[in-house]
Amino acid sequence: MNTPPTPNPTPESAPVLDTLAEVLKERRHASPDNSYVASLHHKGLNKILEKVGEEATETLLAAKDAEHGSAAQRQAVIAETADLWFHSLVMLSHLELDHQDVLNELARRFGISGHDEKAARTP
Ligand SMILES: N=c1c2ncn([C@@H]3O[C@H](COP(=O)(O)OP(=O)(O)OP(=O)(O)O)[C@@H](O)[C@H]3O)c2ncn1[C@@H]1O[C@H](COP(=O)(O)O)[C@@H](O)[C@H]1O
Repeated sequence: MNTPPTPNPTPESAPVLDTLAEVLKERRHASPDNSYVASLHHKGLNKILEKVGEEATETLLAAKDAEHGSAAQRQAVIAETADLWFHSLVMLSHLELDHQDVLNELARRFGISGHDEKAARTP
């Protein structure tokens, strides 16, 4: 059975991510004592990557519990995913990469089946 067509992407904007990215940019050179974001940059890329890995692990553990779990366990997946997205945005900011480019890449993939894309890869 064919899957329904993917809708065209809406204009590339995610206001919450845009605002958060602005805050992260502004905090990059703030005092580490006053800003958690600044403290991560101050500790360097390895610390940021450690946090991304930690939050990814916490997300998958929460998701395992949520599959047959309570409303609270399902809500925990939301919180852990927010932590993961937040730390991923800090990573992009540290590398001076633009979160909008990630959104653009997802938009570019609209309508391209993952199966078709994989089959088209050169060996
Ligand atoms: N969205 C977030 C956000 N999500 C999670 N966190 C923090 O991420 C940390 C992760 O929690 P953990 O328990 O895993 O970390 P930890 O054990 O305290 O840290 P480690 O000892 O492992 O280093 C906590 O300190 C959370 O408060 C966030 N900190 C900041 N923001 C946003 O960033 C903005 C700027 O924050 P500051 O730089 O602190 O002003 C805030 O206004 C928010 O909008």
